[in-house]
Amino acid sequence: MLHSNLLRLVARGGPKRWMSTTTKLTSVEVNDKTGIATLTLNRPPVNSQNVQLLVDLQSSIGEIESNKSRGLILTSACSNVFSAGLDILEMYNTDEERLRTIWTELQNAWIALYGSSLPTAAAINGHAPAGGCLLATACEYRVMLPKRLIGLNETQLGIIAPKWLMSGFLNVLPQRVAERALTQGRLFTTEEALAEGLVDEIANTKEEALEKCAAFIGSFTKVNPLARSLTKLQFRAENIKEFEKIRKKDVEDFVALASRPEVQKGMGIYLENLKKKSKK
Ligand SMILES: CCCCC/C=C\C/C=C\C=C\CC(=O)SCCNC(=O)CCNC(=O)[C@H](O)C(C)(C)COP(=O)(O)OP(=O)(O)OC[C@H]1O[C@@H](n2cnc3c(N)ncnc32)[C@H](O)[C@@H]1OP(=O)(O)O
Repeated sequence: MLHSNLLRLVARGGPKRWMSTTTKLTSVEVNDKTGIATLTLNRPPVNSQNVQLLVDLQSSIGEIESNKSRGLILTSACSNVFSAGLDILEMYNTDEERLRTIWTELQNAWIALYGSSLPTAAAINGHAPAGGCLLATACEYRVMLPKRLIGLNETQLGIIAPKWLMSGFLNVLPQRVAERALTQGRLFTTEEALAEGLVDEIANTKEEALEKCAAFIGSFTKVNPLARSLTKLQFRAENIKEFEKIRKKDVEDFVALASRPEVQKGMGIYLENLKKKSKK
């Protein structure tokens, strides 16, 4: 009781310490009382994942791990979007080297989060399509605001999500639900995601979502951290091993796919439609 009251107080603006951080598109704030770090994605308007955001994310995860925080909560500074996934603008009309860097940094960011030994939770305070869902499902626990969308919509874009990118999704959904959702490129509403197990709880505000994530991380207070992390990593080891085997080839496959003229043309049309929609 005392512990959960403390978490609530702290989530509402109790004593906090800003850590020194050299990154710009992510920030890290460690709560002095709980020792839990909140890692915020801060690339308005939609936290689309460009190379800089992905590199900053890795650096923030490293910072949190080396500062021996008790857990990590991933969230967004944007009001209605957790993350819109990869920055399509950055993949459009570019060269192969840039595409190689984008995909390598996406892989690096995913493995840093998925393979983290810390307890991790996502406070999903907005839409989380594609790469946004990837980051959320790399965490161990998800709390989402109502009436937002989450899922891997790659097939809707005419592209195939590689196995590693599906790993987190497959960890939390029954195979049958995951297969159908992935083949349809389905985006779940928050309420549907809760019903299927893609998210664990719904919260009405970002503060409440942070509080619920902190309570999840707090549930490990009496568990030996080494035993906890080794147990977590045993569950994830097979996916990590498979990923390590194919990661180089996966980059080259992505570069080949994303540089195809018809895929580039598709990206151009997709971007135009996104812009038209945002102007309405
Ligand atoms: C065929 C296209 C893709 C081919 C890629 C090829 C190979 C890649 C292989 C695999 C990659 C997989 C991982 C990915 O993450 S791909 C990215 C997929 N993401 C999406 O489909 C999400 C698109 N965005 C949205 O649906 C909405 O923006 C969202 C629901 C997230 C938020 O809606 P909201 O109404 O709040 O905001 P908007 O007005 O739509 O957007 C504001 C602003 O931001 C621009 N924008 C949105 N998403 C992206 C993005 N992913 N990349 C770049 N820019 C984005 C949008 O165009 C608006 O810009 P502006 O008009 O204000 O200039």
